[in-house]
Amino acid sequence: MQILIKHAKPYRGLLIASVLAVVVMAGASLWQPHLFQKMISAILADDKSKLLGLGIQLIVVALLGIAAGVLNTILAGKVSQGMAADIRAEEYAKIQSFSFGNIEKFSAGNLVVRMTNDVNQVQQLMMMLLSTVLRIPILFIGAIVLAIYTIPSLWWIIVLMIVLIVASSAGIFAKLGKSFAKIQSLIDTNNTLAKENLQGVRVVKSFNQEGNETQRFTDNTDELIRVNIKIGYLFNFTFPIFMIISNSAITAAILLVGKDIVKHPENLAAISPFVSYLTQLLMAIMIGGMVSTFASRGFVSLGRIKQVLDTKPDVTYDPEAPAENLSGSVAFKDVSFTYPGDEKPALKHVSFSIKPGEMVGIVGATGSGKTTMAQLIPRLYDPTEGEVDVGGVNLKKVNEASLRKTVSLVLQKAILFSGSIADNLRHGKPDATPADMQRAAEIAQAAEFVDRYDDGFDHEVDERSANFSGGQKQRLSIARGVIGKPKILILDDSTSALDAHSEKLVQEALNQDLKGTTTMVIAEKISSVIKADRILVMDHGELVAEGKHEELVEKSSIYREIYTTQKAKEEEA
Ligand SMILES: Nc1ncnc2c1ncn2[C@@H]1O[C@H](COP(=O)(O)OP(=O)(O)OP(=O)(O)O)[C@@H](O)[C@H]1O
Repeated sequence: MQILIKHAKPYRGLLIASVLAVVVMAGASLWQPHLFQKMISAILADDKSKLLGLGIQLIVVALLGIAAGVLNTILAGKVSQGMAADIRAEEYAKIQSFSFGNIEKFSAGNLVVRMTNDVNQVQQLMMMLLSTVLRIPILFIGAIVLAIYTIPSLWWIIVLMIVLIVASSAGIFAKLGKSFAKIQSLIDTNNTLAKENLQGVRVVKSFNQEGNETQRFTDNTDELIRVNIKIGYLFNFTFPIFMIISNSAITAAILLVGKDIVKHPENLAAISPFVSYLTQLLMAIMIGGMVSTFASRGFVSLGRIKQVLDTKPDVTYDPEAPAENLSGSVAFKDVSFTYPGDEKPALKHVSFSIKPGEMVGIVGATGSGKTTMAQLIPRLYDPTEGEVDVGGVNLKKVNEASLRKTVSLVLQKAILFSGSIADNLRHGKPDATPADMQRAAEIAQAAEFVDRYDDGFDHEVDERSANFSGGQKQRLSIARGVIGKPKILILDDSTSALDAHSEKLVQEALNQDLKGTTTMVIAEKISSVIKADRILVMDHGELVAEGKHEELVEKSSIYREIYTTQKAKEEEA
């Protein structure tokens, strides 16, 4: 609710106008039967002079009600859409401040649902609240008061009708609420299944899993249909029950008025408005029940949005930290790291230091902690224990912009964004010139295929960069990594999709063009880092050895084992 109140503030004027329109609308619908009663009395009294005035009043009140209804719809639409856009923007900004750890905890897909589907639900909730919430109590209380005022002796019929309707509907609406919650979760599952399947379409097709995937989707959809049908049944029960109760009340009222009409002739004009108030009362209860079931969906979504907005980013920067020209040194001081939610540490008491301009290789078995180590340098995560320094500054005290300018991490999985190649390269240097792009593409061995496009760097990257091969994507992401001339360049197995010749060319170009740059190369193959100034050997999260290749072959059994196994495999091939 706090979220709604906070985001409603900028729309205070529209909101008040919308609520006033609802009051006018409800007032008009309650006033019309009363005027109608007066008209019938005038007809019975043959008072033509009054009749015309009352007729005009009735038309004016009816038109006023319609105009207020239209105005309310327009204003409620404006307010709810504006608020939804603001909430979505706040959520988006919040997610931008999240660390890797924060995003992984929610999962990227789940965050997308919270920004789209959940915000839409909140928009519908606001629309509903603005158009009905005040209307229901006004209609409910107004109809009771006016019905009793119209024929006081029949007060008990009104009370009995309310008790019967509320008693019979409470159970049904509770069941409807549960079914709506189920529908929401089934729709979420459907979205997830469709997303996973389409994103992994190559895997699905290559493993011939279309049948299984379709079955999983169909099972979920069947359940969705079953719950929807159940909702339909519940509604089918609800309306006849309500109609039986209200029609019985109306019939009883007419019979009782008819019986006493000689004693109370004034009730002849009153019976029609009385019936009209009973109908309005029934409508108020029905709409109230519906709104409360639909609103519960909106409130669940609101809760999910609140979870995102209330999440504290794991990694925050001190806005007061001064911008500085950091050098290319890196130091790990007794660093341990455990992923959020994991029990086993991925890094254990790792210490080393790298001088500016050094070329360092990092090797180790899969899962030994190489990528984790690399991710701590651009501060994608903070260490659980110990300290990471870049350019001699503890990352917990570093200026964010200075760190971004200094460190560039090229990930194992090359990710490009839709847009042009140039747009992608500008992520590495916003003011990159065509000459910068050409230079970076040459280092990354991407120039050879970019030059072949008629539109060169303006060539479009399709969604999920489907129009590029794995190797081309890797080359472009290396180009993006080097274009800003970072002081520290980390290549996390970033040449795995390149053939040996291209990999060698990239390395040579890096050595030549980025001489002063500290380069950390994480590699599966020792051959990729054999010439490094130093190689760090990781094993089960620990740094078990460091030195030049020849030294390590001598002194590290783990390194020797990896090296001899890889060499034997290469010779076999
Ligand atoms: N996001 C994550 N959440 C939880 N655990 C993770 C996450 N990423 C990695 N791990 C775990 O941390 C450990 C180290 O993983 P890491 O990716 O750093 O290894 P690696 O040496 O880079 O492996 P590879 O050579 O296969 O890329 C592994 O046990 C892995 O399961």
